[in-house]
Amino acid sequence: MGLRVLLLGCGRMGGSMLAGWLAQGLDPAAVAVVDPAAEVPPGVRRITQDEALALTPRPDICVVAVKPQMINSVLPAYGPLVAQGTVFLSIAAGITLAGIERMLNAPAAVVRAMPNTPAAIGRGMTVLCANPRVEAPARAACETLLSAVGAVDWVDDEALMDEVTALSGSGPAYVFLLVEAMAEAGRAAGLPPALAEKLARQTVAGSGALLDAQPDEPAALRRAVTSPGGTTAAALAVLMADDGLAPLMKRALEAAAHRSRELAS
Ligand SMILES: NC(=O)C1=CN([C@@H]2O[C@H](COP(=O)(O)OP(=O)(O)OC[C@H]3O[C@@H](n4cnc5c(N)ncnc54)[C@H](O)[C@@H]3O)[C@@H](O)[C@H]2O)C=CC1
Ligand SMILES: O=C(O)[C@@H]1CCC=N1
Repeated sequence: MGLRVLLLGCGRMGGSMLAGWLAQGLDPAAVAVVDPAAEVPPGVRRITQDEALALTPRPDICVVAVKPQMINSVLPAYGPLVAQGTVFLSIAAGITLAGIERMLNAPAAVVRAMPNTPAAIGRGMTVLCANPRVEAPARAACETLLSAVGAVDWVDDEALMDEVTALSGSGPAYVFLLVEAMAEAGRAAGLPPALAEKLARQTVAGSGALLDAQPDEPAALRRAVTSPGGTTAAALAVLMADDGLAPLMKRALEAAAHRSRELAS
């Protein structure tokens, strides 16, 4: 990775991405971090906003990983980097390409990306979307940065980023909630709490690994568990009822996408 990167915000997601870049061979000296609070890995410079604006050579990519609620107060100061050719790559939920250009007050090349927390172990899923000012080499560079922490895909239609955020961005939380709910149901049925937690955790982790290891459709893997007239079929009759998991998940994703659209304003 022969890129020079400026990272704004080195919290959960910024820190995960930074760890991934370094693991993929990015020279620590080629990264600079602006974050008033976070620790940075050895060899990586933590600098101030003023130092970031005076960096030489200038950063190729400025990765924006601050909270959406504060991006409006952070980004305007970095507008001068646009004229120097720095491309902006934002992972802020809900914040649009046009919104970022507005905050920078300059005709910036902007990529909007939505990763997720499995990026912390290189197993993330990121979807990217670029504005027309982003040229092929910058597009490839952004893809390289996010590929360092997992799988990537692109959408042309930015409107889909709200749905992407609802599915894969927030999705890990739904899976962890599933573990919590399974453990709670096991406890309520009389299993010792520690055993219920272990069974729920290992079942979800093992099923995820199985899904990853086999090319089969999830429905085929589900059917492989389900003996006709057996215990799983009895449970699935509840989960797949008209008021079961599918309509609930649809409502959850709609709520997340709605919130993503709200964050834009
Ligand atoms: N947590 C998640 O699952 C995901 C989060 N995102 C997006 O990533 C962004 C960051 O989220 P997290 O990493 O979860 O938050 P976080 O709170 O862990 O990290 C934000 C970081 O920004 C730093 N910061 C505060 N003021 C700053 C400033 N003026 N300049 C530079 N840095 C500053 C904070 O000290 C903190 O380390 C958000 O925009 C969020 O929408 C995207 C995908 C998934
Ligand atoms: O909850 C949020 O707003 C962020 C974006 C996707 C996951 N976490």
